[in-house]
Amino acid sequence: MTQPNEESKDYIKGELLHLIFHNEESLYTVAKIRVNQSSEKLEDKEVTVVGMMTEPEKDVTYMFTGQFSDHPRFGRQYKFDQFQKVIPETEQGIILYLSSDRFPGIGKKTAEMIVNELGINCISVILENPSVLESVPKLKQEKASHVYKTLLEDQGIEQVLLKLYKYGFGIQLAMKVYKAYQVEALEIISSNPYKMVEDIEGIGFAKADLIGKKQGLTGNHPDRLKAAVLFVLQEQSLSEGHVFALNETVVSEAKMLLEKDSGDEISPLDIADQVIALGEEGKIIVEKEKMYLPSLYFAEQGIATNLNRLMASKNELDEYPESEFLKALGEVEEELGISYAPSQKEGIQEALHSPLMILTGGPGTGKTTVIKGLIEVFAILKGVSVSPDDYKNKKKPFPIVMAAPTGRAAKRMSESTGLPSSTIHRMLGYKGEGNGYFEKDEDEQIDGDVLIIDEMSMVDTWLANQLFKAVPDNMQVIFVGDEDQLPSVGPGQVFSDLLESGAVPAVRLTDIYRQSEGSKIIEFSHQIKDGELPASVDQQSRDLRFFPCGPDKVPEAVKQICERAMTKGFTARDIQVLAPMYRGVAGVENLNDILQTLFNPKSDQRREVPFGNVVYRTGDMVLQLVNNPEDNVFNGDRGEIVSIKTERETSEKQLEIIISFDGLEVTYTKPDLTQITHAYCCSIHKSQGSEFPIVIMPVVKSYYRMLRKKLIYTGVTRAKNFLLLCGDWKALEIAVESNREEIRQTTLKEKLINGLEKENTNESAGAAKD
Ligand SMILES: Nc1ncnc2c1ncn2[C@@H]1O[C@H](COP(=O)(O)OP(=O)(O)OP(=O)(O)O)[C@@H](O)[C@H]1O
Repeated sequence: MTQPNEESKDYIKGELLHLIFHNEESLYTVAKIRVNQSSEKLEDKEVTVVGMMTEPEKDVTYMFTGQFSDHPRFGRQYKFDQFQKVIPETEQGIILYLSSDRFPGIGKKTAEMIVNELGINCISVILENPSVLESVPKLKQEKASHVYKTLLEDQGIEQVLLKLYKYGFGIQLAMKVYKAYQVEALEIISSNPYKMVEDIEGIGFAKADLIGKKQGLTGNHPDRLKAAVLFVLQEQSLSEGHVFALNETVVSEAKMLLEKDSGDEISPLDIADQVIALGEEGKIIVEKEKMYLPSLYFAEQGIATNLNRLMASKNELDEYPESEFLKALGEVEEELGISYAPSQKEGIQEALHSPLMILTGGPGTGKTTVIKGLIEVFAILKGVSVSPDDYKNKKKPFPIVMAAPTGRAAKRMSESTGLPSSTIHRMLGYKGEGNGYFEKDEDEQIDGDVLIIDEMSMVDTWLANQLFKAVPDNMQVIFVGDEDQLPSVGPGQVFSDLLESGAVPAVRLTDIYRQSEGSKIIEFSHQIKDGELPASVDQQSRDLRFFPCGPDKVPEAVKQICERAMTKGFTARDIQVLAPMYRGVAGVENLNDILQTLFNPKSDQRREVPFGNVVYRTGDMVLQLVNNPEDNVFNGDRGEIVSIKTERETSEKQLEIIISFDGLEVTYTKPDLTQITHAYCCSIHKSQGSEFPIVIMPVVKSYYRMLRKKLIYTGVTRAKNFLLLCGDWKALEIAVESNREEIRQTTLKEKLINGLEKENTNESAGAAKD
């Protein structure tokens, strides 16, 4: 890629007249410019330019390289792939630039005075020696230093961007680099471009190596080797979900990466030397044959330490005689009108006796029923109220704290128990986006007597560590989950490690209770889990159907199933289509397109906002993609666009999109739309923790990489009333029979078992002494 210059084939140069749209996150920009120079003769000098741009400013002259194209809706536009601010050369241009919004407080008169005093080369003169500004009459010191700083900044961004363009970086990544290093950017990039692999999300080894190569950092240069090692380890954790990687794997993958396209032969011993160096610098942790990112290593250790601390607090728990427990349970059974099965009884009793407890079981096995019973029995035995109203205006906190990893799972918990519940992030006082922080930790722990965490299988190693830290000694914790579901999206498999370690008492519920007449969904879920798929689906079943079709016919089949549901009065709110992949005809993106047209077609009555490749419309179902604790909206929450207000209709004079999340209305501006996507169809991973009245799930062989039992089981168990499958039965068989389950490398189980052994040794030593 070349930097824009007038010899480039296609360029236009002109002053920015009007900014039509600019998203600070994605940098997507639409602007009107008045062209004063261009590679081809233009009839109309006012041109709409579209592309990615940092901080576009009115009245500033830019040069764009790209091409004209005809947009079906917006007409002729210039699509640029590079832009460059043109530092003005004419007197008029310099005055316009210095009096633009970029230099607040500098009006046209002052700008004229600067040029009069310092001449036409004033910009380079100021950059060379800012004290020359002192000679400009009436220019206060504060404003003068602001002028210098802004000029420096513009130069900084310009230089970094130009250099990165040369290296083939897109504007978005180039801007990230600038944001991370500011004025030091060029120095860091030229001395050690590989540092970007560590510091900047989205810059992988290959990108950094491209720059490194131009800098002459080839072959087995230590910085290059270190970057490759770190990159492989990051990939192993963030993409594959491992907590550690074997040294051997990292070294051999790093070797492949380093040798790829370079013709170099890199010795594994040289890589191993850099592994040691990285360990000494604290950037990785190496323990025998395993290598960890420090944050994951310490998170596992934190979980194990806090788990031991909590298990050791059992002496402080109240003990209840069996007879008292049975009496209380009897009262609860009478009140709820059920009789608890032995394993369910054991669940309640264990939860009362142990500081930590795991309750696991598939759908309909009575997990919620056990939780309800536990809360009631707890209230009787402790002689406390579990009615939130009784705690209003009182200092004492509500004794039962309930939380789940997603907003929808938390809401379900609240609905089934009638008690308050929140997301784990909210309970822990999470603040900010991305690299935010938690208010609750070892110094400020959670208040309450009993903590119940639902959907524990979705909690990753980092969040589990934060959670365990924040639990006080005297609090009893019950982890509820389904061990057969997918592991967390983030690294680790905390729930199954806890279960398999035996460090926490666990009660497994296996008998199915929820099975009304003719219902097949739950039975089918258990058949999938047990690897015993029936030969076909009983087409007489009220709530489970299979519609055979080829992969290309999936969109049509899904559409027809939805149309049929619509004729029966169901709406998009009741239906969730689940697909395991994003791309392709049967992928999430294409299905969302088709379903939006079906459920919420274009209409004069519905306002629209175009955004990237999609259009958001009033009435659209949308899915939140990131945690937004300020507005109490979390990753995975489903909402509906209830209104779109134009710039003229809002006090802030910017477009507003109002989304209702089960009645909670949140306002989004246009840049915030990067936080959402259409929700008609979503991935199975994104659906974890939610249930829907109707689930439609295509399963075809083209999803091959994704044909895994846990994934299919997780999808199927999202259906509450109807499960409608389409595709190829054979693909379903492949998934259910496959033992290609993801194996995550973690050491939590080992750390927990070691902790247990240590405790047992201490106990027996103590007993021997006694
Ligand atoms: N011992 C029991 N006797 C009679 N009915 C029971 C018993 N245990 C549970 N049930 C009933 O079975 C149904 C499913 O129970 P519950 O909702 O507690 O299961 P769950 O494991 O939480 O299911 P899911 O994960 O699907 O929400 C409920 O209608 C519940 O009343």
